[in-house]
Amino acid sequence: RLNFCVCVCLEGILERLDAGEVVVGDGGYVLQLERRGYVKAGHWTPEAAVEHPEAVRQLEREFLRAGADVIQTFTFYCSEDKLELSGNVSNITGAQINSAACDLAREVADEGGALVAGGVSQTPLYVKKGSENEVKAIFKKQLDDFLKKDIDFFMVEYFEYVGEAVWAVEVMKTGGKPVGATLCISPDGDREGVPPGECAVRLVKAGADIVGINCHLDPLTCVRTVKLMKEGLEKAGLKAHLMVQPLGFHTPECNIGGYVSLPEYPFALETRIITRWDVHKYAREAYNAGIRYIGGCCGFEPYHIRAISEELAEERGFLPPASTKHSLWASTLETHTKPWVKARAGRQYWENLLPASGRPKCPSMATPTDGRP
Ligand SMILES: N[C@@H](CCSCCCCC(=O)O)C(=O)O
Ligand SMILES: [Zn+2]
Repeated sequence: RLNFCVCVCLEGILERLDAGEVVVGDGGYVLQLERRGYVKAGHWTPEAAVEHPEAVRQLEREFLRAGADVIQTFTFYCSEDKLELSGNVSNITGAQINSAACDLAREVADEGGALVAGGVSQTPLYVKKGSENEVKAIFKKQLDDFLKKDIDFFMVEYFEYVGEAVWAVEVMKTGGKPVGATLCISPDGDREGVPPGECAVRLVKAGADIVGINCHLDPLTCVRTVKLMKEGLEKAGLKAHLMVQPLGFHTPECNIGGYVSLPEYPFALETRIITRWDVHKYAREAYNAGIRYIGGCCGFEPYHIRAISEELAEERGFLPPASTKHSLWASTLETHTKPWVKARAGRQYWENLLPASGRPKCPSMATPTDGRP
């Protein structure tokens, strides 16, 4: 019999992972907050941390309630060059966003014994051929803002070029805290064709304590890429913890360009949203692959994070608070008034269901355009 509780652990991220604990990550922020009316699509900048802290706090609380052990700061795409390019905010600085986002994540994490990860992400300058010093200066600016706050570890996320991610890791490592690094690449490698195993080796040599994949592709494809990273580390005799925070969308036809390459991106992805039952399969697959930091990215909503917590409840030894309003494998339907709904109570039914999309005349797959010939 499992109890409902928030895991009030006192250890840091590496102590938890070293102990073999499962760390449940949070889900996607910018896409979800865009749907809620707080983020402008296209440049996806996080000024809402200053303009609408209540909206960011609410979503962070929902992820915590769903079992997240880590709350990432709402600082994605908060580099000065990205903020300038976006044109969304002229009167709010990156420093103000970083500061507000760190306070929000700390406030919510402390409500449930979770950790705070200060996050940096790819910059427009890198693809414009900025020099190593120029690009590193951007990450340093964010690091300096984070060091003024109570952050548990750093996250380097959403990098398509391992070269830029290595620069980010090298800078964040000077902050004296653990660093996690996730690339948004495919099993074929990064944007320049560097294979996942080699990417992992370079990230660990740069100082990353945790390596993996986030965003761009569906959960099972991301797990496959992390397995290739793991093989590369083993071949090189290197050790690191593994993490994965995939898309909450099905993207069977995509490769390195990920969901951004789909004709449906970003405003017609709804038919591709994964179900909570897809998440059960993903979480188990990730766990069996030896990955212990398991979360989500764009498209992953709190109920998806709850599904990770429920699939791994035995391993964690508890259920999240949000499971007080859920029943494992739809057993709650047993009390439904309609017999035909009642008949859908149970694992067998949902685990084997092949859900229809409800869109006659619509294709099941599209033709991606990801900048490659
Ligand atoms: N931790 C972040 C990751 C966002 S990944 C967003 C990808 C944007 C793609 C684009 O630039 O079009 C979040 O949850 O918002
Ligand atoms: Zn994402």
